[in-house]
Parts: sequence; C-alpha cells; structure tokens
Amino acid sequence: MSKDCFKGAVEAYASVGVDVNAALDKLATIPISLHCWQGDDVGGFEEAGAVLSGGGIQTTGNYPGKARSIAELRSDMDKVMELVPGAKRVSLHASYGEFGDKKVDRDAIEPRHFQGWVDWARERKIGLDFNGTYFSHPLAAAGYTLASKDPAIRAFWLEHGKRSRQISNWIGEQLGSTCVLDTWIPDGAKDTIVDKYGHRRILEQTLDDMFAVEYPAENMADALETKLFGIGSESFVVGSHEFYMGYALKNKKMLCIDMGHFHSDEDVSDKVSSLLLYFDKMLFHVSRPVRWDSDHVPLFNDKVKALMEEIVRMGRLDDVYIALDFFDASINRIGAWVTGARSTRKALLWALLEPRAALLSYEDKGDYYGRLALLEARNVLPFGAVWDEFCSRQGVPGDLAVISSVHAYEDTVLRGRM
Ligand SMILES: C[C@H](O)[C@H](O)[C@@H](O)C(=O)CO
Ligand SMILES: [Mn+2]
Repeated sequence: MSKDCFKGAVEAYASVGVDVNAALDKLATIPISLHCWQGDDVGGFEEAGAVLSGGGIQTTGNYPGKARSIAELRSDMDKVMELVPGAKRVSLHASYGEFGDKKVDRDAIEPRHFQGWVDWARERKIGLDFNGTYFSHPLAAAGYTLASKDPAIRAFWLEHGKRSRQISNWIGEQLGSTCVLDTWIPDGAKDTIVDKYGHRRILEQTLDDMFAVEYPAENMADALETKLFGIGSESFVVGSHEFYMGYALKNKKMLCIDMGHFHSDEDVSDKVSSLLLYFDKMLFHVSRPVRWDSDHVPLFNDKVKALMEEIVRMGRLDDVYIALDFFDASINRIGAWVTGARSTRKALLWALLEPRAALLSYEDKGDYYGRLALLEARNVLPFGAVWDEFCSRQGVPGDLAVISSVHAYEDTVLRGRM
C-alpha cells in the first residue's frame, strides 16, 4: 500500500481520536514469545526421531519439512523471526536441550544443556522463556506426574520441576531478561474418578515443594497453566482453572490462560478484567481451538482481537506476557508459525487503534447507540494501511509478500529434508 494510503489512515484514525504513530511505537515494543515446538510437532530432541506422546495434546498432519535437529529448528526460527514484525522472545521446552550422545533423563537436566540456546538468543538480542516437559515420557504414561499417588513417580517429576526452575533462573540471569517458566502438567483421568480431592491435595503439596526455593523476580517468573480437559483426561484434570486460580493467588504465582483450554463458547477475553484485578501479572497462550483444544494456528479473529482489546483497555499491557501455543503439522510449519505470530501482533495493533476515549464517552453518557455505531464504524477504518506501514517500518514484508517468502524457503530448504 502506498504512503498516501497510510497518510489517509492516520487522518481517518485521528478523526476518532486515535494517534496512529503512538500506537505503532508501542506495538513495536510488546514482546511475543514464539514457541519452539511448532517446528517439530512437539517432538523435542532428547533422542533421534522423538515424537509427542500422551499428555492430552496431539499434533495431526505430516506435512514435509519438519525440523529434524536443533540446527534445523534454529534455522527455521530465524526465518520466522525475519517475517514477524515487532519484539520477539523464544519459548523453549525442556525436551529441546542439547543433551549429547548420553541419555539425560528429565530429572537430570542442567543449565549447561541450554547453553547453546542462550548463546543463540544472545546473538539475536532476544529473551528466552521455558517450560518443563511433563509428557512424552514413560513415567507420564499412567496419566499423573506431579499429582501422582506413586511417590517414586512424583519425586521424579518434582525433581524435573525444580530443575526447570533452576534453569529458568539461570537463563534469565544470563540474558538479563526475566524468563517465564510455564508449568503445564497433563495429570487427569479419562473416566469418572472418586478421589479428585486426593490428587489435588497431592498437587498442592508437590507444588509447595517445587516452589520452596525463591529465585529473584528479575530472573524468572513462575506461571501455572490451567486446563479444562485433554485427550484421555476428559473427565478430570487435576490442574483445573479453579485449582490453579486458588493456588496461584494464594502463593503469588502467575496464572497462564490458554485460549484453547475452555469451553468453545466460553469468552476467554471476559475473564481478563476479573483476573487482572487480583493477579499482578499473567501469561497468555494464544491458540485457536476448533471445537476442542485443537491448537490450530491463531488468526486475526474476533477472539484474539477481544483478548487484546481487554488487555489494552485496562492499560495492563506491561503486566501480561503474550506467548504462542499451537502446533499444526498439516501445513507448511514455517507458514503456520508466521501466520499465528503475525495475527497475534495484528490483534494487538487492532486493540491499540481502538477509539477508546470516544467509546467510553458514549458509554459513560448512556449513549449506547453511539457506542454501537462507533464500534461498527471502526471495523471499516483503513486498518490494513496501518499494518502495512508497521511491517515496512519493521523491515518485514507485508502479508502477501510473506506467502512467496515462505514458499521460497519451502523450495530451497524444507524440500531438502525429505
Ligand atoms: C506444549 C505446551 O506445553 C502445551 O501445549 C501446553 O501449554 C498446553 O496448552 C497443553 O494443552
Ligand atoms: Mn498452552
């Protein structure tokens, strides 16, 4: 789009009281954490050919070009970062360490296994986030990890959790940027369970043990991810929304809200103005559920827009961590990553361009027609011209040019992996 289109857009937004250039400046600074696991279908690199198993999550599809090594994954992520405008971070899973030839089990991971990632991130001047990996492991196969009634299984995963915290602290210290550690466990049951209370009491105690060590807030921040159900845990999830809301509030941890983890007609954005009253900070996983927690590529759709609008309306952008969490193996994985990340960024821009003051003034006067009509009118303001200008200022291609860039990478790099 031409500079004239952008000039026209600046005027159009100014007519409803919005400063486009201020919005673009702010947008560039909001970090989005890109999840490493989109590049290899959540397999990880603990051993050659590792694949996702159990854990209530699933990738479907077998599109050619999956990353087969950490080197390939990093090359793919470099390509993604070249095509995604604005500040970025990378979110690692513990199963993506560099473990060498000897088997390193989850209860033995150490900071040195992530030195390569820290060096890689430092070169790119980005921060890293971390996730313990409580799935794709024989000791998770019975359905419980931190909430297991088997003391040996529980001790194994507790050690993994403690080490994940230690590694996150080290990463944050190394990079001078707070490393967010998200803890998600798959624990739950396929069918009716009698002792829900027992498992939840165990989880509470294990988390208390895991969090016994305090790390400096500037190095690492703990988040706990809630879930409604998963494949194989349809009837009971120990770490439910209520469980973690209570635990996190009581113990001053962050809550992680994943957009895929609720009933499909539940409005996730509606939760934010309640949760951020009580939590100082929160983590969001941006995902797109289709009928269930299917982890489709996020789009610039109403749900993502509404989530960002709520955060911006509350003036709490600096209190939230925005991370991606999806895994689609049925299409070009780089394209999936890029589309999900750009859509999330677009939704942030959408929220920053909302004519908030004018809308609020209608609302406060009780002029609900005025509010409704302005909400409708803003839908056809020249948003595309502003987005294109942002991409150009950030030195990344516009939406259409991205398609050919992704195709070229597929032809020159991904096809060579078959
Ligand atoms: C791979 C991630 O840890 C996982 O997707 C988790 O965040 C989740 O959302 C599980 O449903
Ligand atoms: Mn998630």
